[in-house]
Amino acid sequence: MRIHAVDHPLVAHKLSTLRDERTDSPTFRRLADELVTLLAYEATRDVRTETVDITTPVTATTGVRLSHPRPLVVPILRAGLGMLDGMVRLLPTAEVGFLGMIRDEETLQASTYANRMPDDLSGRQVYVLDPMLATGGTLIAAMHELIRRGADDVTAICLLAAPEGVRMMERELEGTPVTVVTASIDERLNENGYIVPGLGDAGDRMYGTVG
Ligand SMILES: O=P(O)(O)OC[C@H]1O[C@H](OP(=O)(O)OP(=O)(O)O)[C@H](O)[C@@H]1O
Ligand SMILES: O=c1cc[nH]c(=O)[nH]1
Ligand SMILES: [Mg+2]
Repeated sequence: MRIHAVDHPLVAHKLSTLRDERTDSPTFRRLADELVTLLAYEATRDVRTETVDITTPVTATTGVRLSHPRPLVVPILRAGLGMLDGMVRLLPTAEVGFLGMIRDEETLQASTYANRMPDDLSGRQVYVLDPMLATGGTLIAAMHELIRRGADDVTAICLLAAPEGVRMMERELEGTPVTVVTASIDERLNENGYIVPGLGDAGDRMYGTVG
């Protein structure tokens, strides 16, 4: 398992506005969308391509296109859904699967309430979208499920990560083909399992509801 924190002034600028408690839901959704595009640029650095012949108005040459099997993008509902549009804009040929997961706010244990993904993921590159890596419980469970189905290259794109969750992932996913790309590794988790300084509850801020 590898972790990569993207160090870029545009990412830091957008993230600061996203964190601000005064940022309303429409602006939060727009910023999350813009941030995923910037993070995806880094996260797709190793996306598999194949060579194609093309002809420009000037000459014949070779180019590349995304190769088969197509990459799979998996947003983790709810909050990950706010990152889907930005991701498929960059990877328009990707297939999309869905995982619905919820963290019990008392025990901080993650459970899965929806699962709609191809059974066989052998040879597939998978991009998992979830804005928050807090204790890591949600992403670890998602990664185990994807690897069990045969995925051989999984990259999670998170807006924020807590050092506790990163350490837990490194321990639980040692030796697996998993990469995490994030805009920031924050200071810590608080006693309620929230990332500090963080941005609060990503799902609630995105959709304006409590849950
Ligand atoms: O690393 P963890 O400690 O597991 O926490 C992270 C998870 O918590 C949030 O989801 P939440 O359970 O609030 O669901 P929601 O997206 O529907 O709001 C967040 O979107 C992550 O999926
Ligand atoms: O800070 C946190 C932790 C988990 N989930 C969130 O939405 N925010
Ligand atoms: Mg939530």
